[in-house]
Amino acid sequence: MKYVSTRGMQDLGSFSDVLLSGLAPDGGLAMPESIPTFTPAQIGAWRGLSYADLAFEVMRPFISDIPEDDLRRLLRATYTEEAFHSEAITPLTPLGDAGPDGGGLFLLELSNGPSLAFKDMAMQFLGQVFEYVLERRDEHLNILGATSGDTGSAAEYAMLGKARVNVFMLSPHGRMSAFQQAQMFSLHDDNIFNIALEGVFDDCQDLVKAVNADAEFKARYDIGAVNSINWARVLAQAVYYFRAYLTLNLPDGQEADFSVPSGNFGNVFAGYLARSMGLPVGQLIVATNENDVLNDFFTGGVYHVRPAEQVAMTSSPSMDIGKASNFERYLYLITGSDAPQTHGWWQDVGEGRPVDLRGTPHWDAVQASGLKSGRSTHTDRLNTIRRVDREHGRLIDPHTADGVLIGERYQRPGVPMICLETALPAKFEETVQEAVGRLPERPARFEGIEGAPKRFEVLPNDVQTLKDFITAKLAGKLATI
Ligand SMILES: Cc1ncc(COP(=O)(O)O)c(C=O)c1O
Ligand SMILES: N[C@@H](CCOP(=O)(O)O)C(=O)O
Repeated sequence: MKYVSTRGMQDLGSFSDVLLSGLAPDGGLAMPESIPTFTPAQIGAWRGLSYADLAFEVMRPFISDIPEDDLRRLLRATYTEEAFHSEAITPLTPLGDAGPDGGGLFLLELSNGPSLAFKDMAMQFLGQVFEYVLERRDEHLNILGATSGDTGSAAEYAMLGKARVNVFMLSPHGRMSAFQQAQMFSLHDDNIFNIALEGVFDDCQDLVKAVNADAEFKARYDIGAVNSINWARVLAQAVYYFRAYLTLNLPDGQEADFSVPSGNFGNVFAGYLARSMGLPVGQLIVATNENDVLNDFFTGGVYHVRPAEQVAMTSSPSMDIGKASNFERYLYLITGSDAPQTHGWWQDVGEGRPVDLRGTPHWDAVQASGLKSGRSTHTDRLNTIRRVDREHGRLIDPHTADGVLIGERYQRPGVPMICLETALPAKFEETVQEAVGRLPERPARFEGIEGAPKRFEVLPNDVQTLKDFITAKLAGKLATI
């Protein structure tokens, strides 16, 4: 399988090339030149496979440059009961009765991995496959990432102690939960560099893109990416949509709906990818918080990014995003892979102009794509956490609550609605306590983590300062070898 850019550049190479490069040289995002599809009967034949073997079936058509035996071995080493604390890896739990019509509400547990958020599902695979590819090529990688709270810890846990990888992780200074900060900043390993940026998540992500746009710097310092701008992230995330669907054991071809708490649009794009591969997904619900640029688009047809100073600080902070990276991949597919059109739109976005699809055939394509949306507020979030706890005896985190609330709104008779659990409540205990008056449980390994010594550096929102920081840290590492 060859990869191309959403902005027109052809031949980005194979899977391993786009894995290491992250962002395409023209600033676009890597996409396979075509999307393989499976029939309902082919998908149905995967019932009963282990998570790792299902991941192999879903991902293999996109990865032609890693021998099949090696890929299967890497996936089996990734998706273990030991790492994800359950044999099912992603258990599917009913919320209430399934109902005689076969519908009902379900929680897809994606957050039982090392960092307690859904990011582990792909990031643990990235840890394995980076090491494999870098060893085969005898190369090193300096990952530059941006996090609003969860990508950072998942990436750092996955890359901890990897000899060929350093991680430089930008986070918005003072905007993550106390637990999220403690998870990242308590890591003192010498391949991890935590940077608290004076700005919001979008500023962090813009800096990542700006550093990647400097081809000379990127090549000299082997800059790579772990955000969902990296194709490998969204590909690995598509697997759990198949897994959830197959766990329901529906007749071949029968639809299921999914509700996805959304910010950077990586998770819901992974669902759209699964749908494009033939998974019978009816509706894909984009659930936002008060930072609702995506809801504005899906309800009104106009995508207008929100400037950093207008991004609100909310109680689902990992979704405090005003500019959704993977939205570019979605619009590219909506146009039938029209790269010049996508490029034009992203030039507009970069210059502060909206993408307005009203009255165009593209808007019809959006409406046929199954994506619908809704937004929720702090009060909605508290009420949903409280109600789900009372009615179903289940504590959920504020992001998952956004997904459950909006998912319920779109439930259809006879069609299961699968709500993605994107983090465990322990990561956001202040809000959970406000909702239910008690603290959520936390795994023993995180007891007292907030008290651990923290190591991070505060930097201004400036690309040259960041490049100087990376250069100095790498020079310092070399000097100590
Ligand atoms: C807990 C949680 N929920 C939801 C999201 C939003 O997911 P995405 O950015 O893939 O839309 C994030 C961040 O990505 C998150 O950390
Ligand atoms: N919510 C994310 C933001 C980055 O998302 P990604 O999926 O593009 O890595 C976070 O927690 O960091």
